[in-house]
Amino acid sequence: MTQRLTIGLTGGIASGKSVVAQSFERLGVTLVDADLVSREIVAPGQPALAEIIERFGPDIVDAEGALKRRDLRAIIFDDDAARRDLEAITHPRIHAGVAARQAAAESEYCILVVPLLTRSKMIDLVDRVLVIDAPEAVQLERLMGRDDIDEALARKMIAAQEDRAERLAIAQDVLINTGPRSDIADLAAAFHAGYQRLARGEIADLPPLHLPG
Ligand SMILES: CC(C)(COP(=O)(O)OP(=O)(O)OC[C@H]1O[C@@H](n2cnc3c(N)ncnc32)[C@H](O)[C@@H]1O)[C@@H](O)C(=O)NCCC(=O)NCCS
Ligand SMILES: Nc1ncnc2c1ncn2[C@@H]1O[C@H](COP(=O)(O)OP(=O)(O)OP(=O)(O)O)[C@@H](O)[C@H]1O
Repeated sequence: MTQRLTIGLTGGIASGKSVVAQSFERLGVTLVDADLVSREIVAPGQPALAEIIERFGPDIVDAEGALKRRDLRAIIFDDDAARRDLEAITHPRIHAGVAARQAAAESEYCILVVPLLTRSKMIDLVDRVLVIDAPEAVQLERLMGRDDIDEALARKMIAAQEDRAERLAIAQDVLINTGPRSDIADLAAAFHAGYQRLARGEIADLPPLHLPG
């Protein structure tokens, strides 16, 4: 076990990770969000941004020197080699940033929210995995609605991720997020009760939880 019980919360794009994570946060759990760290490490002046400009050209930043995220999104989800190059620049730095925040967490246990838990190697940082699960058709609908992108790009983004079977294979716990949004707080509270008992040492192990059952 890591120093503090750490749950890796993962799931495909637009499965609902952020929404579920917010419910845990309201219960007092410290969250470390890999997507937020990934934005910080490419801020103007950061070495990762210089490497991205070297790889993708000067047009990848705007007049203020900020990364054009939408442009880079279109490039990397259309070109696997470009995506791998970007990940080689960003993943080690995201890993380090997430680990530093994890070390500073003060709640009974903490949650790392990471879209690509295996590929980014952040699986090394967690004791237990909670997958937010939704079928691809639901991901597609939510992604297109949230990000205002066309179906072709949405499908490429889903295809560029670890697939659903791979995610479920590393999960102890699964929250099936196909029901109404109003169910999420109660579902998160049920996982939280188990994680608290584990963090407090009241139980040595927690059987896998799949909810709603
Ligand atoms: C390509 C970038 C600039 C697009 O930025 P944008 O603001 O449009 O999206 P955002 O960062 O909020 O990511 C949205 C979602 O896309 C998915 N995603 C992001 N990067 C990747 C990737 N390399 N492979 C597959 N899916 C990804 C995740 O589900 C993520 O939650 C950005 O996602 C990025 O820098 N990606 C590389 C870093 C990375 O792999 N991040 C994932 C965290 S481990
Ligand atoms: N149970 C639900 N019912 C309806 N809409 C939902 C539900 N859960 C999440 N959503 C919506 O689906 C979209 C995706 O959710 P969210 O942003 O939490 O996904 P995510 O897994 O964090 O995505 P990403 O991988 O891009 O970070 C959002 O618009 C969110 O409001």
